[in-house]
Amino acid sequence: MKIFEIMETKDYENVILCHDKTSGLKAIIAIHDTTLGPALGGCRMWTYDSEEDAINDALRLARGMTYKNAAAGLNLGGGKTVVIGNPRTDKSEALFRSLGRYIESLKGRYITAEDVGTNLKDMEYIRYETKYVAGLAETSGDPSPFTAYGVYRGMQAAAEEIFGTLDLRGKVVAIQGVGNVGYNLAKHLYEAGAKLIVTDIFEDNVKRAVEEFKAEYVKPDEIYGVECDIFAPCALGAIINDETIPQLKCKIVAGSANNQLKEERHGDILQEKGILYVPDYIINAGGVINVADELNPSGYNRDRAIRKVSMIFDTVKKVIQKSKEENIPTYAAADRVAEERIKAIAAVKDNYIVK
Ligand SMILES: NC(=O)C1=CN([C@@H]2O[C@H](COP(=O)(O)OP(=O)(O)OC[C@H]3O[C@@H](n4cnc5c(N)ncnc54)[C@H](O)[C@@H]3O)[C@@H](O)[C@H]2O)C=CC1
Ligand SMILES: O=C(O)CCC(=O)C(=O)O
Repeated sequence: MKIFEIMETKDYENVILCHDKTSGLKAIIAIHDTTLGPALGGCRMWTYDSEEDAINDALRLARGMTYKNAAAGLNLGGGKTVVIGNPRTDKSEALFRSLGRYIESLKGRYITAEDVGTNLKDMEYIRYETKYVAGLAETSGDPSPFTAYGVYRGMQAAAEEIFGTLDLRGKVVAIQGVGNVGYNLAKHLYEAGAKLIVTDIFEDNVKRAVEEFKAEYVKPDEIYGVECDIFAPCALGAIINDETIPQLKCKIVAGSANNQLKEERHGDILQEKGILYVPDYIINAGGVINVADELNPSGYNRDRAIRKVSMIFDTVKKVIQKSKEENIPTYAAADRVAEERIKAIAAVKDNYIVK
């Protein structure tokens, strides 16, 4: 892997490899861009096929956070941590405290939070070693319900565009992954009268959605081909690709998963097929908007955070509008929204030096 070449072409600031023999920690902290402020992005724990896969995931996710935070109007840059290991069997207090010490050593350039495979308890262990961790139980808490609410609002915006109404009653939504976000999203959709088709690799997660929301279940590899109005990827990334696109029968792709497009060209193909793709980092910003509220000088305010998350509706509309006006796919329109803000603020910061 040509790490410095990747860092140069995609403008990464730092990639930190963290290793601790006693706790077994093997982690990567990637800091992409801190033009707007300290890098904020969650900590993912996952079993990767190779160390290269883990580093690639950290890099892609960190860059996604730069764009997500910029487009959401936050004064934050982008970063992410990836811990290599099985989140169901390899966790320990020592492992997360060890990671916390690495984060502390960065002195605030990077702030962590939950992501796939990590939870409030893990964040508490990190907090023993550093204050640069958000999303703790006593402050903003688990970001997943906020992410789910943001996805729901973004879906409404997309539905208004495609179906002429933001009412999701009777619409069929296929959810891939009913974990923390997928479960909470399913709840909003069920309450709004949508019909749900779900899948997951964990049986307990499927059972919960089927029992609580009368969802229909399909096997993991069948979810792409189901007849539905909206396909909501809420598991892992790169699931919009050459194999899955020909199977899709939906009119909208809108879900929480980060890095849904395997490659940018897959966003072009969706557009050619007449499927509206709601860019992942626009629609899934609810969690980070919520945790970022903790950094407010007056402290965390839940109502304010919910109000801001709700505005994902408007951001999705803005991106769709830009895509139409500039005749570009939605993923490219989202990138322009983020890049224009970073460029404008970088110019302001160059204006004069504050001593
Ligand atoms: N938790 C949050 O607030 C945020 C999450 N995201 C993204 O949303 C996605 C979901 O996050 P969480 O719900 O927190 O994670 P989670 O780990 O709680 O849920 C993911 C679910 O997907 C399932 N899954 C994994 N691979 C699958 C496959 N091939 N087919 C079907 N199901 C599969 C897992 O079994 C799990 O139940 C991730 O991509 C994450 O990065 C993005 C922004 C914030
Ligand atoms: O929501 C979080 O916990 C932090 C933000 C993040 O990692 C994400 O949005 O992917």
